[in-house]
Amino acid sequence: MLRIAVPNKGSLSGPAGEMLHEAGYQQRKASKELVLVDPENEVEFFYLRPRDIAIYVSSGRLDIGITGRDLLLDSGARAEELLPLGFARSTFRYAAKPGTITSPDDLRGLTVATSYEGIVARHLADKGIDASVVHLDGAVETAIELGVAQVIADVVETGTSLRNAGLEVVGEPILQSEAVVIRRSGGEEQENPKVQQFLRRLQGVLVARTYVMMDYDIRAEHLEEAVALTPGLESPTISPLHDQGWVAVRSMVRTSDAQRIMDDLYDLGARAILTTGIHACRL
Ligand SMILES: Nc1ncnc2c1ncn2[C@@H]1O[C@H](COP(=O)(O)OP(=O)(O)OP(=O)(O)O)[C@@H](O)[C@H]1O
Ligand SMILES: O=P(O)(O)OC[C@H]1O[C@H](OP(=O)(O)OP(=O)(O)O)[C@H](O)[C@@H]1O
Ligand SMILES: [Mg+2]
Repeated sequence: MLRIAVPNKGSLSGPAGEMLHEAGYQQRKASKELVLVDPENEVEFFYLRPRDIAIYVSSGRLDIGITGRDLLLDSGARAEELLPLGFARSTFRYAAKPGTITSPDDLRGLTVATSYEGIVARHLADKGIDASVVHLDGAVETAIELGVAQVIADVVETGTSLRNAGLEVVGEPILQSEAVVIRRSGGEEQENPKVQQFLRRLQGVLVARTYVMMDYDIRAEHLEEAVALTPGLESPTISPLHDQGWVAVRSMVRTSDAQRIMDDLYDLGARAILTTGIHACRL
């Protein structure tokens, strides 16, 4: 039975559960359930605090886990990324009151409040900056107003929390984060066929979320130009139509490009242009 760590709370928990459900795995019905066995898929899910997941996985007690890249790096645990999952995307940045500091170099001698002490301490050490770090559990943006620190380092997505606290970002992002599947560093998990199957299922969900299937009819003489617009992942399927001057084309296209491609195909003379969603996929 494959043993997988899943976030039990916070920003990662909902989207991780949805992705696993889309990949055909059973998910817990109540947020108090700590373990769920899915016998049909031979998987056991352990619902753990996102911050703890890299530690469990690095210990080898669990085969793989879903967590945030920032949490993985902050933990310092001997675990590494297997697959980025495209949700809970965020940056990790310094912020301060406008006009107080302009670059991380100005942090010398100041105090930085953060929930991600590991990342901040390493970043300061790498840059040779001598600053104090104070650990707070959350709502870090308030630390400056209350005089606990002059600078914060925190997760920034839309920037709304910073704006509401009257803060602005300082310097470039320290890192870009998103949800990731992790395994123990140097472990053999990637060779495990069950792990490979799990990753293929999640990759299938990512593809189904990113692509639509496009079908259209086009006059044979315009086929090459049409195929250039819809090259597909490998090569589009071309089927003959009863009217010999026309062919039918079927190809996967990125959802974000679909409307533009439909316009271009129409201009080229394509007709009966349809897109349909993909529910699941194995590439
Ligand atoms: N607003 C956000 N947008 C995108 N990702 C976020 C956001 N806030 C936190 N994350 C990501 O979620 C993970 C942190 O999850 P965690 O459960 O520890 O914190 P949280 O989502 O802020 O929940 P909590 O309410 O317990 O603080 C990190 O990977 C972080 O990058
Ligand atoms: O840039 P934004 O879109 O505003 O998102 C970033 C905010 O979201 C998270 O906070 P959360 O609401 O989880 O509260 P917390 O600080 O207590 O973790 C994170 O810690 C930031 O504060
Ligand atoms: Mg939070």
